[in-house]
Amino acid sequence: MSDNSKTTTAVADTFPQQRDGDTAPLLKVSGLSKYFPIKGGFPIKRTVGHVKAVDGVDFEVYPGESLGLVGESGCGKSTTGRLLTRLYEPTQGTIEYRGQDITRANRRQLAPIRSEIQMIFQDPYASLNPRQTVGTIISGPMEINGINPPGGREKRVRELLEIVGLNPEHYNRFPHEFSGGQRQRIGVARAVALEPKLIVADEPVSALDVSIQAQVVNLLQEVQREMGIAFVFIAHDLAIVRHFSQRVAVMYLGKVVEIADRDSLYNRPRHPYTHALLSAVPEADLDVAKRERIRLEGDVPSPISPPSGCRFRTRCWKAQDKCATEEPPLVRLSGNREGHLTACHFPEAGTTEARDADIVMDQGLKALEDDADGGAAVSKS
Ligand SMILES: Nc1ncnc2c1ncn2[C@@H]1O[C@H](COP(=O)(O)OP(=O)(O)OP(=O)(O)O)[C@@H](O)[C@H]1O
Repeated sequence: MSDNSKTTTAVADTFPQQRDGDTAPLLKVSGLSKYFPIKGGFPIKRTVGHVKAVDGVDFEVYPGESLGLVGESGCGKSTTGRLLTRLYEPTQGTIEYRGQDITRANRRQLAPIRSEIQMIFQDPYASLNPRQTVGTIISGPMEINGINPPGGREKRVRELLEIVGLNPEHYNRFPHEFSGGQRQRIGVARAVALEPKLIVADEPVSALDVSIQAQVVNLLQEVQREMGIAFVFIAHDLAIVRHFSQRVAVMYLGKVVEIADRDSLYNRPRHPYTHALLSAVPEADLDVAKRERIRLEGDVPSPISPPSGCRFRTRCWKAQDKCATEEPPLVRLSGNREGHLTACHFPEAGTTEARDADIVMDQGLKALEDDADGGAAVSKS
């Protein structure tokens, strides 16, 4: 397990098709929403609005699989992750874990499940207590849950250190004595200490050096395969989850706009936003020779008052009147595989090959590129 020199190998692409039709989801969320109140007024503060961070998402996570959750900053990915682990209380919707509704479960009711759902955070510096030794940090979940493994907690911690590629002799060291990548390994050891069924990993490698990222992704992949742990892997771009997730959900402004098995999502995406995100993935990470080029204009609109109808319409090159008035449902479009769902009134063709002309939504960026390569890009917007 500790050999990090291996290159990232793709997990079987066939995973979703191989899944037995009778397999029950480990986790099922329906209509999940989280609205953060905005307080205003003086002297008495009142709720004057809401940040609709997550606004009605539905998806399932199956045992042992990895579901990637992707979207730009502010789309609601972290909030979704925190809802799944019940760090946040949902405003609406339901979360079912192994068929049991845990949406409103209290501390006592959650106790048996707590150890089965773990989280790995983005920032390995902030998520480890600097005053605790590695031994104390990793054995923390065992202590909280009153678990005494055979041979004792210390023995188990040393085994875990070895599993994540760290020296078991470093049991008594403090987090500051480790590098960023090593600290994230400590976070992984803590998350797997209780052999969970599901890990929500919130941008687990984005704070790390690029050279270290692949090593940590490899480690997570080994953990997923060898321990059979399901993952919800949150990332802001499609490059990292490509190597890790058998299914990918694309989020935009609090909604899932497309969800599919990896092959469909990367090779036959239908939602314009997925096309735009894929266009930003470095060529080397994709198999196609000549790909379309799309540059998105501006930032994600405010989740306080999202656009009516389709939320992506204000940045979409295909938007028409209908997009402003009718919210597109997340459905299977004709020609798409089972489980490939898209929320779009005017979906793109299911290909990522280059178009006759690039779509360049950002004029500033276009001008820079024109300067750089003698005006090769053609604006369509
Ligand atoms: N505790 C909070 N109170 C108020 N608003 C919040 C809170 N947490 C998140 N938000 C807002 O909810 C929206 C979604 O945030 P979230 O962190 O879930 O997005 P994200 O896709 O994970 O982005 P990032 O990659 O930047 O973390 C953002 O507009 C954010 O400002």
